[in-house]
Amino acid sequence: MASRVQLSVPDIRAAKRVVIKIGSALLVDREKGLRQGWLSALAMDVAEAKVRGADVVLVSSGSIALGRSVLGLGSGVLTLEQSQACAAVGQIRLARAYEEVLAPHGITTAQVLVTLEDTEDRRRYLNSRATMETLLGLGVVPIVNENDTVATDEIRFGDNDRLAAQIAVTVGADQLILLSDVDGFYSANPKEDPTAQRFDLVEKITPAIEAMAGDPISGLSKGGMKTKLLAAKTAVAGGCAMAIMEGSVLRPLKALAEGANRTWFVAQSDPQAARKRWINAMKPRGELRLDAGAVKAMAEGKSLLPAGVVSVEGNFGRGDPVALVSPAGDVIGKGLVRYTVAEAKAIAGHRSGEIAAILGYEGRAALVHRDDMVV
Ligand SMILES: Nc1ncnc2c1ncn2[C@@H]1O[C@H](COP(=O)(O)OP(=O)(O)O)[C@@H](O)[C@H]1O
Ligand SMILES: N[C@@H](CCC(=O)OP(=O)(O)O)C(=O)O
Repeated sequence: MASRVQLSVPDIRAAKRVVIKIGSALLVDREKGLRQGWLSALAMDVAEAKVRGADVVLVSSGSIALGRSVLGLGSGVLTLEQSQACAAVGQIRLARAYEEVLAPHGITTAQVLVTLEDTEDRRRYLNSRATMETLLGLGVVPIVNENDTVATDEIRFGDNDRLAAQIAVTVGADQLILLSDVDGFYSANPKEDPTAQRFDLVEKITPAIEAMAGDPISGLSKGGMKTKLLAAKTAVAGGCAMAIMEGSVLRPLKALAEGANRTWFVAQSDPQAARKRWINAMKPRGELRLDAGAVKAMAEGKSLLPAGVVSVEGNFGRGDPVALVSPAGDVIGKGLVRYTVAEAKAIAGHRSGEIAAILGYEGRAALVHRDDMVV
């Protein structure tokens, strides 16, 4: 059995694309504000991962905590409007702090503020996915947070654990690391129950495991273990392994590589397979009839260009699922289409270079990108 466990434990040094979530309590000290020394050390970890060839995304909390400390609002409960004002004040400082610690390593940062709708609406989801992919392709480290200043209560994540898991799945990350104030997932809240035991590895999130997760104690935090488990469920189902570890040590990723305490949640598949399953489960809202050349290109794993489409049917918008149909009428695959039905009808049969002239604006070359397709 030892060899099986060996196989399932992820290694941070082997991550291809890693999302790191930094909690408010780690980054911001109530009295002194931003923990500058800790952040500079984290930048060394990020730089090391980049040198190894990994893509890195940072999901950072702390805008409200930082804004609150800058504005001197004390430790009392904030109204929604006050939290949003704190976020506006804190976020600009947060983004600047990351830029300042990463620039000396030659790393360019980007600020990405998302709302729940950006991940729930398929079109916006595909858009943010494309932007993130472009940033990562350019070697940039995106610094992501919820857009707290505009998100209203009903339409917000409210905690960055689930946001980070959603981002990890969106970008097809293979590892998600939650840096927290606790060194892993325990059989009960270790701050309340001294007999609680830490798990090294969770292979499956069962109802019994879920029942062990409690709320946070620290006043700066939002989610506690409950949202971390919800995050783990999203991540592992999306093919991404997730770790929870104590992040206050300087250079936490180095510590993780060297065997620090942590809990790993094992991924249920790989990110690409999980994405294909997600697409496959969708009900098509239209169909694209392909010519023989396009059918061959699909079989070779290429993107579907408008030139290979003979006819278009249905009622779909950008990002909707459509069936890909062979000349003989067989459904050979499914994919998320990048144009509306009207646009697809207009450009079907035409070369990609003609798209701008037909539609009056520069569109994407592919009608369905190979990453958004199951054949
Ligand atoms: N089963 C559990 N295992 C570990 N921690 C737990 C558990 N249940 C509740 N907790 C609480 O969750 C806290 C971590 O969540 P939180 O404070 O929201 O961290 P962060 O600010 O890093 O998001 C722990 O400090 C602990 O008080
Ligand atoms: N978006 C909020 C983060 C909320 C949150 O999840 O906080 P935490 O539990 O500390 O990760 C902020 O930047 O203040």
